[in-house]
Amino acid sequence: MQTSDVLDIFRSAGAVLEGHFILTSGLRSPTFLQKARVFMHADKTEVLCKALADKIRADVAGDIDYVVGPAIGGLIPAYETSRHLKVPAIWVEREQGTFRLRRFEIEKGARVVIVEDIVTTGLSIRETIACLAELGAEVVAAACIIDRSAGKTDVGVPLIALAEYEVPAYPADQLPPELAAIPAVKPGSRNI
Ligand SMILES: O=P(O)(O)OC[C@H]1O[C@H](OP(=O)(O)OP(=O)(O)O)[C@H](O)[C@@H]1O
Ligand SMILES: O=C(O)c1cc(=O)[nH]c(=O)[nH]1
Ligand SMILES: [Mg+2]
Repeated sequence: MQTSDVLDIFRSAGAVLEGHFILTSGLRSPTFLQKARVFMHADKTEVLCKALADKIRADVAGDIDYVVGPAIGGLIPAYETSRHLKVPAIWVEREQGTFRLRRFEIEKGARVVIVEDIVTTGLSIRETIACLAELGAEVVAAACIIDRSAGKTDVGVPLIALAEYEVPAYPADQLPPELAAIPAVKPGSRNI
């Protein structure tokens, strides 16, 4: 599956939004990929996650014990990707702002692939790795549907992206005038 196929699916779901968005990293962007508008369609989600599972299988040597999704955005793609990989899917969720594995136990040495929806700075994946490392799990790779950094972010483990799509993002104090003129909205769930 090519980047253009992935973007076609996002566009067909009305998931490529234009405006002024506050990202989870605090960066600002004129474009937001509202993945929830894709994941509301099981057929579109299945196509994307089957392709991502194929890529993970091709890239990861050895067994995978769990897929881990960072809530909320990672829940649905992690679950659907795990279905194709035939391994259990569990998730981390924020407790007072920090990702925790609140509902599950994981064995020390368990081999994990993190499955995310979108990567911008890789912050959320690094936070997920920190949580899993503290529990003694081994994160063998991370994967995502779309990498907005187009391969530039380093999460500390191999990052397997179904699509790479570079989108501008700016520090809040360095906004271009056309972006500064639009009221900002924050669609994600961090800090709520
Ligand atoms: O690479 P990063 O800079 O961390 O950005 C990507 C993250 O941002 C979004 O999550 P967000 O915290 O906005 O909440 P959500 O999962 O509820 O959408 C998205 O789901 C990724 O987890
Ligand atoms: O960086 C983010 O927070 C982010 C960007 C994006 O396009 N979509 C998303 O859900 N989160
Ligand atoms: Mg998220």
